[in-house]
Amino acid sequence: MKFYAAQIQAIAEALQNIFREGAYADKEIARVLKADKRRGSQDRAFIAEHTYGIVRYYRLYTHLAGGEPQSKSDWWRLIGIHLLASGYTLPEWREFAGLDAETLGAQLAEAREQRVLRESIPDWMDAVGTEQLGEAWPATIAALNDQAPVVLRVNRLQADPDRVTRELAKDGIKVKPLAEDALIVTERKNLFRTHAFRNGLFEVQDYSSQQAAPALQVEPGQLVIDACAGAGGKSLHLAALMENKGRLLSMDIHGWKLDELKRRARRNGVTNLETRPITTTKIIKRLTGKADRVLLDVPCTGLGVLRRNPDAKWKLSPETIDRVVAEQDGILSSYSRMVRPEGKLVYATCSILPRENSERVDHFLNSEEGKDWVLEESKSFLPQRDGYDGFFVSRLLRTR
Ligand SMILES: C[S@@+](CC[C@H](N)C(=O)[O-])C[C@H]1O[C@@H](n2cnc3c(N)ncnc32)[C@H](O)[C@@H]1O
Repeated sequence: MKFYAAQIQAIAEALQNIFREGAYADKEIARVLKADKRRGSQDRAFIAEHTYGIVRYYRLYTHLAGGEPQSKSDWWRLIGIHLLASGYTLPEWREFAGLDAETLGAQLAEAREQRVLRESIPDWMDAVGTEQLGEAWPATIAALNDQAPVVLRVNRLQADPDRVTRELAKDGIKVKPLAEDALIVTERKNLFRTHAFRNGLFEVQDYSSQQAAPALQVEPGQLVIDACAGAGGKSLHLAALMENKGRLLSMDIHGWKLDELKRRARRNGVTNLETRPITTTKIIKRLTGKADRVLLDVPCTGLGVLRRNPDAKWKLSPETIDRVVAEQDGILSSYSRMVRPEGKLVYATCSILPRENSERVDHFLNSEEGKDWVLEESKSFLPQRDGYDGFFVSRLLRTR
């Protein structure tokens, strides 16, 4: 394989912004790719893949490099280590001088004896994972370093799985049925440029995340609230399950995310959705006892989706966990009031930690606010066991 200095420079620039300026990997990669429109698709894929690869194994590679990069040449060297460790032959460039496959192979084998280096995670994360997941932790963190499968959710408002399969085949994209509404992509290509995507026939949504909306057991005609809707992955699914009938209120504290949701709703042919930014607590109070169903897809550490967002390894801290847990308790206790008696609520996270999942539900049920609630069903999804993102879904019933 022939390398180009411009590719390596683009990766180095993205990495510096991610690690030194706190940029999010996905946004930074998108920015770097957009900055030079002349790049071909292979070049773009190379930059994205290897930037993510180095973010994922940053601790391992900086260990092999003997410290964190300080200068431009250190970043190039780090990229060289990654490429060599990934089986590439390096060009004879001055920046890669002194890197050889044999020496690196021996160093890698030794480093990989230690889990924190092999899986490339901070010590505190390994301690939390061990404490929270016990024997399941080593396999969980190993699976969270794998490449995530690409799963589609067929938008039943506008298509069925056969039609999506046929339409994508026209663009050279192959998919296989996974479950009723889910298709798995067997060959990676740019899905977002396809006619099928632009016409709202499907959304890209991990299979675990596709479990949240059905768990709420919505029916056409109900008043359903998605209270942490964000850009609306689950709202769109709820609207499809409601067959566009009834009222779907999508709320979030960030109005700009709801703007994106409106755009997606139009593409998806959703007509029963209304967005409402949560600007004061009154917005919630006014809805007390009104909703048939409430979805709480709460903010979380995202430890279940490290495959997609590996930079969370370096951005999270034990303090972040304490902060999100407090937010999760606050949201559960105040937003649950919007559910009418005999109505239902789903609490969901993309975390693998019981502390953010079952323990929050138990905490709520044992609190004053939770006294009229019972647990109907909880499910945890683990990447190594179930094959998709780490996720948690719990359905509660309000008894009176
Ligand atoms: C896990 S994300 C939601 C993802 C979204 N449901 C989806 O399927 O695409 C959590 C969302 O909660 C929002 N959020 C954070 N604190 C909130 C609060 N106090 N009330 C409502 N939404 C909140 C965040 O802005 C974020 O969009």
